Parts: sequence; structure tokens; C-alpha cells
Amino acid sequence: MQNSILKIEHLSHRYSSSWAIRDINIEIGKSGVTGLLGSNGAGKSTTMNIICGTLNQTEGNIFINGVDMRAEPQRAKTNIGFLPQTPPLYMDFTVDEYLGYCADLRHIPKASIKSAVKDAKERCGIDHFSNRLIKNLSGGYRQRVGIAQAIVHRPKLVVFDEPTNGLDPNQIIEVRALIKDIAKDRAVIFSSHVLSEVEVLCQDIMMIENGRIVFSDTMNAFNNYVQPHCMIVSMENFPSEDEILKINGITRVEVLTPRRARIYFNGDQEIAEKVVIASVQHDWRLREISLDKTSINEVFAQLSKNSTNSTI
Ligand SMILES: Nc1ncnc2c1ncn2[C@@H]1O[C@H](COP(=O)(O)OP(=O)(O)OP(=O)(O)O)[C@@H](O)[C@H]1O
Repeated sequence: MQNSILKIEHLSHRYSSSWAIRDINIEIGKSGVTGLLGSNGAGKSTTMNIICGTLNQTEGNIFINGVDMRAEPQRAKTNIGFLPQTPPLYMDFTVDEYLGYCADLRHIPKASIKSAVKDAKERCGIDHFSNRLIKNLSGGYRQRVGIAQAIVHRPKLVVFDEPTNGLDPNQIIEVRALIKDIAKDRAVIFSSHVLSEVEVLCQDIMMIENGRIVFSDTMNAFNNYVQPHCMIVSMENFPSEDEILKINGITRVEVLTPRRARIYFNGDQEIAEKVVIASVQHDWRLREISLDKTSINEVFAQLSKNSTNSTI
């Protein structure tokens, strides 16, 4: 790939005797959000810690903007910002003290620290909390401070390890919006074990299971790959299963309540239209019809299962 910000070649890591990740190869471009999706223990944090230079790999190479992390770690790290799963915050520092300290650690020249901190605070919407002790901020604002430290040195690649974990629903929406904004002018890698979160945020998706990449492509390709094959239907006058099975393309009906069912179909994307037409013709009084996203989760489970069957 021309213009790649991150290139990973044959990356493997072993903790004492067992392999956590095995032969991972990844290349990502200079902008946009790439989602790293995997269940608990799949190997996301291990991969991210190695990318960010906080863990030394057992085998393989990492290049950040063409710079080899092993050969020139300091130079490679100038282009990386990292928000680990547990944000490295000092609770007794104010926001300004903490971000100033982080900017200094990142070798920002003394004369530029103030403006770098100001930019990061503005970007993350925390400039009104400059003098607040971090321990007195809410979870969502602490996470913003964590994000601000990850971008204070204006890196070309920012890595977020499960950044919405432990936040309430409103905070999750705000942090997602912030990540989207940050990705406008740099590359972002974002890990999660929640498929719906990766779907709304990322253009590209990599799935890791059992230490191996089991899927790596665009979000569009993933959605095409996992075409839904069932939908939820509610009707006032719910017909018999046999009546529904008469609609061409429907293969199975799973009754959920007397007026609601999950309907499986054979991939025919016009099936919803056919159900609507049949409902009008037979006066079934359709109240709800929606593609069932659980079928996507089933594919995720299937990909995970395939990788569990392979030996690491
Ligand atoms: N310090 C460690 N020592 C030994 N084994 C470890 C260590 N850290 C992680 N592991 C193991 O390596 C594997 C991958 O863990 P990792 O934390 O990378 O997964 P993850 O996808 O980030 O999971 P989670 O979503 O739970 O954080 C797991 O089997 C885990 O138990």
C-alpha cells in the first residue's frame, strides 16, 4: 500500500509459554478509522501494546510511517498516540498540569507546550476544566483527558484500546463523535468487542480471534459478506406458518409471540417487499418489519468458531 502509516509483518507474541497472537499482517492508510474487533482475550490489547511500543514482540516487525519500531523506537513513537484500556491518568494533577507533563514526555519544545495543550483541550472539549483535578471529573471527561494526551503531540496515528468501555450511553455517543472528529486528519485504530460500535465508526474492519486475524477488509465488504438472512415481522392478524412459507424465498418461520416472528430467507434482498405485498393482499395488518442484525452477530460467532478450531 502506498502511503501506509502502519505496516505489521508476521507479528507474534508469546507470554511465558502460550502464544497470545500469531502471524498477524496488517497495513493501514494515513486517514480514517480502522476497527479492531474481537472477543475478550482475542489478542487486541497485545497487538495494540506492541504497535505502540509498550510491549516488545516475540517475532515480527512493526513500521510506523516507514520507521522500524524495534530499530528506532523513539523516532517511530513520535507518530503514535495511545489511549490504553486503562487511561494513564494522574488523579491528583489538574488537567493542565497533566497534559503539560504529557507534552513534555513527548519532547514538545518547552515554548510550544502551552499551545499544544490548548489545541488538544479544545479538540477534546475540556478547555473549561483546565484547572480541575482529574479525580474530580466524570468518567466521560476523564476519557476525554485520556484522548487529549494521545493527540497532544499531533501524531499521525492514534490507537484507542476499547475507549468506550465503562462509559454510560451518553458518554459513549460523545466519545465516539470525538474519535470520528480526530480521525478527520489522521489514522485511528480503535478496538472493541462490540460489533455495532465498530459498524458506526469504522471504514475498515479487522477481526481478531484466538490470536489470528480472521477478517480484514472494508466495512462495506464485511456487510456484504454478512448479508442478513432473517428479519423480524409483527402483524395484527398473524397468519399460519404455512401461509408465510408460501412466499417465494422464505425458508423458515420462528414464532416469537402470537403476533411476532423471525422469518428466515434465502438471500433474496427483495423479500421485505414480497412480505409487504402479501400482507396487504391477505389483510395480515403488518406492524413491523426489520432486518434482523443478530444474523450479523451469528456470522461473527461463526468466524470466531472457525478460528477456535484452528491451532494457534
Ligand atoms: N501479561 C500477560 N501474561 C500472560 N498472559 C497474558 C498477559 N496479557 C494477556 N495475556 C493473555 O493473552 C491473550 C490475549 O490477551 P489480550 O489482553 O491481548 O486480549 P484482548 O482481545 O485485548 O482481550 P480484552 O478485550 O479482554 O482486553 C489472552 O489469552 C490473555 O489471557
